[in-house]
Amino acid sequence: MARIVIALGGNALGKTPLEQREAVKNTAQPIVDLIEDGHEIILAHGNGPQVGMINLAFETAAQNDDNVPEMPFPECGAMSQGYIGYHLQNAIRNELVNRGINKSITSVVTQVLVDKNDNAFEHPTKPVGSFYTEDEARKLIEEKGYRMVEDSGRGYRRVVPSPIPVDIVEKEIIKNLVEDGNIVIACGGGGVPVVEDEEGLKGVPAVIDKDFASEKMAEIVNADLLVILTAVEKVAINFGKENEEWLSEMNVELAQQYCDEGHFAPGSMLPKVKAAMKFASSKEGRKALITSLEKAKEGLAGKTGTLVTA
Ligand SMILES: Nc1ncnc2c1ncn2[C@@H]1O[C@H](COP(=O)(O)OP(=O)(O)O)[C@@H](O)[C@H]1O
Ligand SMILES: NC(=O)OP(=O)(O)O
Repeated sequence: MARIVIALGGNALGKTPLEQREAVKNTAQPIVDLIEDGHEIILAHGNGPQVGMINLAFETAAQNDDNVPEMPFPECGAMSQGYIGYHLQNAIRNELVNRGINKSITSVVTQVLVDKNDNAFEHPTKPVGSFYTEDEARKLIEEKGYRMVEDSGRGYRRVVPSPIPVDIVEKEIIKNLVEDGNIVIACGGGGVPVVEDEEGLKGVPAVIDKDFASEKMAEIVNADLLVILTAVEKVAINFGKENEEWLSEMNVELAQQYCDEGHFAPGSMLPKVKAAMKFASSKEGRKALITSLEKAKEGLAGKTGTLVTA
């Protein structure tokens, strides 16, 4: 039995609320398999597509209807945590009940402290929202002043600042819920980024990388394993090239060499590898696994995925 923090990638969530409600039914299966095998699960999830969609929806509606307010980014992040958490806890609870497993699950709307001087605020890197063609991207830059980048050969996306998580504000509650045997969903979308000023904590317009926030949470709950679930079964070097090579294992030193050689795309695979390296280095015996949702069980059995060790 292991204590496992799982960081769920966007592909587990579909593209629209309706798609998401269906997608999480499939997502629940491998997660409940792990719970059935006796593992303690703490779940985090991405929100890039969803937070971008919510923000754009309000922005577009506000331009056309005076009754609709602009929705600030931290509020959009909190909304995305709420509705993704609701779908996940609903689907996982239904699956637990189906299998006769008596466990409770809840989502914690999580605030994550960031440094107000983090230079990420000057250099937006986090892709959010939908994918666009180059022409559509150019139009969005002109009309809305968005910053757009090409995202891993999949199209153009808006990018926003992505500061490093410093601390998790609700960490004691998360730890207590885990210690009491509950399944916890927390740090959704990397958490709502907050900074501290004279008045207290205040939300800032940014999106924290959920892989980094999950890593922080894995250290805080003293997890044995950080599992990062995404669209690919393994991490590759020379990704997408003729000499592509899928990796089964790498230690931190080799991973650093591959990072330096530029094998992992910033904003997609790079944060996953960096988070895995940080967790594997944080305490003796800790490891991280990067694989796909469908292969989670096989990955934990050591049969697939990319294992990152100290
Ligand atoms: N070196 C690499 N090895 C494997 N996948 C890579 C690599 N570099 C970039 N990728 C891309 O990164 C994607 C995962 O990042 P992303 O889609 O942002 O994650 P998430 O699942 O968290 O939404 C993969 O599906 C793949 O397209
Ligand atoms: N917040 C975040 O990391 O979202 P994605 O995983 O969807 O990029």
